[in-house]
Formats: sequence, structure tokens, C-alpha cells
Amino acid sequence: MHDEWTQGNQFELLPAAKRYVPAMLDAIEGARHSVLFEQYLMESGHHADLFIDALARASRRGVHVYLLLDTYGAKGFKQRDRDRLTEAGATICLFNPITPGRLSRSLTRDHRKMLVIDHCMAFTGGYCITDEFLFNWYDVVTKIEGPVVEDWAALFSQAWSSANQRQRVRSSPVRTQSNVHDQEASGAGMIGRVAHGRGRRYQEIRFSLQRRIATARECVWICTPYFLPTLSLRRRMMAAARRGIDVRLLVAGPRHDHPSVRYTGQHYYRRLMRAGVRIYEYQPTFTHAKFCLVDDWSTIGSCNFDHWSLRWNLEANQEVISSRFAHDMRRLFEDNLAQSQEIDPQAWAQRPRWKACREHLLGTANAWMTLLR
Ligand SMILES: O=P(O)(O)OC[C@H](O)CO
Repeated sequence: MHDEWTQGNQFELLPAAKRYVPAMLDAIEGARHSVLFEQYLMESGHHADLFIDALARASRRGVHVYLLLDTYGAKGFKQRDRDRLTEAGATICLFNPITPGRLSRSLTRDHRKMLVIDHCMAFTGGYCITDEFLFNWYDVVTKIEGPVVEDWAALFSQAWSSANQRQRVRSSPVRTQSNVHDQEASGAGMIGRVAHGRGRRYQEIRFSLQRRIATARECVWICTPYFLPTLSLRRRMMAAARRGIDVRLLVAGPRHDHPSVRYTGQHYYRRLMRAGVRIYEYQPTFTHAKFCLVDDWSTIGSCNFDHWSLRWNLEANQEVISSRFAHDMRRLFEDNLAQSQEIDPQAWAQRPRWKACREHLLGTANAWMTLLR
């Protein structure tokens, strides 16, 4: 079950849409039994069309296709596109319809991004299905094979059941035979687990990262587009840097899709850098990727490690313990860092006063709004 470690897995990093989109589409084309597709943000457009066409084709050749979409995130996914899928035989379920007058309940969103093929291959990462992701933004996905794929499927089924209790969609995701046991028996491959989060009720992704940082021996490298960290995460990053660990933070730079989020995150730069954390802002485009490396432990998935992810959302990340995968992750980081601008602490201290005021105001407002420590 998810949150438990399994052996005998294979993980492959697929940086940039030109790598992960064809890989996911090929996997859908090759599906024989089932496709489980869970996504937060899905908007009609060219990117969505690629997936709709592949999913509809799969459905027409008898593959069971299930889409679990977040109601809020899918508001730009047009009815005619939904019809194309359902007319081909796919089943769509919307997670947590907005309930007027029930703000707290409505804030819970399904932020996960996953694709599971025939219970033997899965994909997760930060990607969403909008044209920005295809043409302009940078993201990273991991392809997953091995026993841990069953845990991704189980997580999907759980969310599907809970969403359907409210909507009474009759069919349920099928289970099919997979090759996981062969792979497990072979003993080859990497150790991995699915870590998930359900708002404040269950925060394993958050605590897992914090535990790893607290016991790091060499490096703590974190990449997130929306750096709105909890106090506990900041404290652990600073403590690690103070005891000589190589702590680096890679965040989105000037091409941010929500500039105010960037300025809010900058509120924390001075203290982090004073503790020894090195901060980089990605330059070529907006990076929406979410992955971390702590020694030989890695995590990649939907979680932004921000208040929103931790307080309200359903999240899911792939965690891996493997020196081979850590090597790949390190190379990915190094490639991204080479395209980033490192913040110079002295130059930062001399930035215009109005910028510091802007960060302070936004940072204070954020702290008051979230009240999550
Ligand atoms: O919530 P995320 O991390 O999937 O990001 C979604 C887009 O940034 C919305 O602007």
C-alpha cells in the first residue's frame, strides 16, 4: 500500500515537455487494459487534444479509461472535449464540486498529477494539461515501473471511490494482471514508495522531507515553483546549512506565472542565505517543476511544499532511495542550476528599499492568511 517502500522498481526522469509528453502519449497508445488519469489542471487546447485523442483511441479499442479531474482545475476543460471522451467510452469523475456556502470544504482540491497504464507503468511530476506546459513552461516527470505502480493505482482508486460516493458514478477502476511480481522476484531495480498528503489530515510528504533534511549528511537540494514554505521547513533548511550541509533552493525566476508568489517567497531569502542556504532563480522560462534531493533520497511529484499543498490539497509524490537515481537527479539539478541566477547575498542586501517592503508586506500577509506553522 502507498507510503510503504517496495523494491525492484525502475524510475526514469523525463525533463521538459518534449520528453514527458511523447512518453505519456506512447504509454496510452500501448495500453491494453486500463488507463487511470488524475489531474488537477486541465484546459482545452492543443495539449489537451493530444491526450483526448490518445485516451479516446484507447477507449475505443476496449481499454478501460478513467479520468479523475479536479472540479476547479478543470473549469477550463470544455464540455465538448469532455463529450469526446465519454462518447468514446471513457469515464470522467470530477473531484469535490464547489459547494456554495462551504468554503472550507471547497478549498480541498485534488492537486495530484498521475497517469497509470495497465497497473504496470505510471507517470508523475508537476505537469498539468494546459498549452503553457506544452509550449512555454518547464517541468519534470518521472516514469515509474515495478511494484510501486500498484500503490499509485490504489491511491487513484481511493480518491475515485471517495469522489464517486458523492457523485454516484457507477463503474470503478479495474484491476488487471501486471508483471510486478516478476520484477519483485528478480530483486533488480530501485526502492521507492508513494508518499501522499491529504491537507492537514495527513501530511506524510511534508514530514518525510523534514525527516530527511534533519538527518542529511551531504546535500539538501529543493526545487519548487511556489516557495511559500512552512516555518518548520525553513528551520530545518537553515539548521542543515549551519551544520555544513550543502543546502540549495531552486525557484522560479522573473518569468513567474504568479509574480506576487515570487515576491512573497523572496521574503525568506535573507535569513536563509545568512544561514548558508544558496538560492537560485531559474531564468529561461517559468519552471513549474517540484523535486528534491537529499543525499541518495529523492522525491518528485505534485507537492509544492507550500501552505496550499500542505493545508488543503490531495498530493502525491514518488520517493526513491537509490544512488543511481540520485545521480540522475543531481545531474538534472546541475543542468537547471546552470540556467539559473544565484542570488548574491551582498547584492540582495542592497536591493531597492521598495522591493524589501513589498516582500515584507506580502510575506506578512501570507503568514497571517495561512497560520500554518
Ligand atoms: O498548482 P500547480 O502547482 O499545479 O500549478 C498550477 C498553475 O501554476 C496555475 O497557475
